[in-house]
Amino acid sequence: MASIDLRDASVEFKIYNARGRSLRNSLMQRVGGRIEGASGDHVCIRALDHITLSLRPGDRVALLGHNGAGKSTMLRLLSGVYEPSGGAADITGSVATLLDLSMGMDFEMTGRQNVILRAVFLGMKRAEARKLVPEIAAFSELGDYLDLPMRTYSSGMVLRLAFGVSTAIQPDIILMDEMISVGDAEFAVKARARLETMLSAARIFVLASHDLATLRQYCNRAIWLKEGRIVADGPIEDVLHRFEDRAAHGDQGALSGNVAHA
Ligand SMILES: Nc1ncnc2c1ncn2[C@@H]1O[C@H](COP(=O)(O)OP(=O)(O)OP(=O)(O)O)[C@@H](O)[C@H]1O
Repeated sequence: MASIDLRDASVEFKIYNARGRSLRNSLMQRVGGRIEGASGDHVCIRALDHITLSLRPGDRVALLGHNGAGKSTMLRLLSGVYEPSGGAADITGSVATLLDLSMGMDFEMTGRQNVILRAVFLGMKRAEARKLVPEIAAFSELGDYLDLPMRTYSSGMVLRLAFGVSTAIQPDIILMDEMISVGDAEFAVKARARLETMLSAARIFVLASHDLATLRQYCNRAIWLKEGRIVADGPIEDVLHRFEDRAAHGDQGALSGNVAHA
């Protein structure tokens, strides 16, 4: 079973070093979340504001909205990385967040050791984790490099390995910030095929992106966020039509910044 339920969930950030008048004033005028106001020593940004939604198996959800609308914060809330500051978030099922692929890798350790470390971190027993190595080694095409410390890898080699590990274990729920593309042209084709296999086997998939064509290609439902609130939630074409229509009629909040006043 895989499901996510948010009930009246909010996420707030308190910024304590915004004491300077000019910094506070400039924060008030930027695109982004809802500035809830400023008390003596801090400014409070409500990045998500009383969100209620349910995600169920079969949902392929596009998250859209202008810069600072709350998409990344939503992904972190859906993954359980953030606890709601108000309301509730119930997440059932294994979750993979394909956000920063090489996060947690130790560059003093070999590629092989890092594969095992990551798999164990994701909940596998060490013996099971070891069994993953040959497949990931073949996919990443790193050859003997797999037994050298990762600090000796090029950035492309790091990404090949990190991507290979991140896509080796099938989760119930996948959360992604923009569609991942790794490696040179030839490897990118292979990586895309592996990613698409993983996405289609996931029960729930959420993709935040500004690329509407990509959202149309992979999603069947869309949630449009603006200043941390849901403007629309429904079938992808319905929501994207409204979004494009608002942008065409000059609603700067649809495609670009939206000034939030305290
Ligand atoms: N760690 C943080 N500390 C303080 N404020 C934050 C933090 N993370 C996000 N915010 C604020 O929360 C709001 C939502 O940010 P978020 O990164 O979720 O937006 P986004 O829709 O992903 O934007 P983008 O399209 O630019 O990536 C913004 O006002 C941002 O400044």
